[in-house]
Amino acid sequence: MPASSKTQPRYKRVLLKLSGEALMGEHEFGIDPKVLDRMALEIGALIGIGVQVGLVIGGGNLFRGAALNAAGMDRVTGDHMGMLATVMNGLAMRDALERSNIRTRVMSAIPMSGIVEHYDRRRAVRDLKDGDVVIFCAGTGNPFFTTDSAACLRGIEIEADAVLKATKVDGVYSADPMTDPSAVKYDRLTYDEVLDKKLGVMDLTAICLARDHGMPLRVFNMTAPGVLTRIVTGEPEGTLVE
Ligand SMILES: Nc1ncnc2c1ncn2[C@@H]1O[C@H](COP(=O)(O)OP(=O)(O)O)[C@@H](O)[C@H]1O
Ligand SMILES: O=c1ccn([C@@H]2O[C@H](COP(=O)(O)OP(=O)(O)O)[C@@H](O)[C@H]2O)c(=O)[nH]1
Repeated sequence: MPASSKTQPRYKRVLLKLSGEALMGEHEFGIDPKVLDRMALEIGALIGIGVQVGLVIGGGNLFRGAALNAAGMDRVTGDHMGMLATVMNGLAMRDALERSNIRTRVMSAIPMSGIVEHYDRRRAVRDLKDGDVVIFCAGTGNPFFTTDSAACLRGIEIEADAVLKATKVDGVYSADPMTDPSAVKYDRLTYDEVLDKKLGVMDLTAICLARDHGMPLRVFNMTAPGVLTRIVTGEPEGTLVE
């Protein structure tokens, strides 16, 4: 997508976190190719204005360790399945990006020779500098973590300017807006406010990691067209936690 010559990004490098559920679109499970294509268009617009994009994708549209565990499966096995689900989502996202002529690399925290590259921070930074999208899969590579924690971890490692968390709601609210219609949206919060008020939009490990390393987080809804470009050019969107 051609970028306006007036479009001046305030972020040079971002780590975008897409939840697995965001890939489902209207479906109840799996991946909606139309959603992938729309996201590829949004990400392509960022690349077009010179923003470097790292991507962490969740797996909740396929498997979550905690849910499998609740159904009787061993938790670590369930988490391994969840991490493998993020690799499948990463492959699907790469396919959509490459069909949009956006060069893309997929790196996995768990070695998977012949399918994706193994995660290598220095290589990832080189690829980002070359203008490739780098998709970080398999979360942190460890059970009992989430892909939100993986997003903060990778964001800190690659020295992103911000972690952008795309989700179903349009920011952080005083309570879960999916269940409490009286919840009020915040424009800005500190990490400690999120922790003290127990605002459940991201897990505590992820928030603590971001706080300890001063990584700004922006929580926003990905369904509005042009939202990523608005965020990187500094327009108010969603909730900023810093
Ligand atoms: N205080 C809150 N503000 C915003 N969203 C919240 C809050 N508490 C809980 N949530 C929930 O957190 C979800 C965002 O997390 P996300 O990781 O995208 O979903 P999931 O955990 O289902 O994969 C939202 O869809 C929302 O329902
Ligand atoms: O570092 C990680 C990241 C993810 N997971 C597993 O992968 C699943 C999918 O990730 P997540 O729930 O974070 O996906 P999202 O909610 O973003 O779709 C999780 O439920 C965990 O079972 C894990 O074990 N370690």
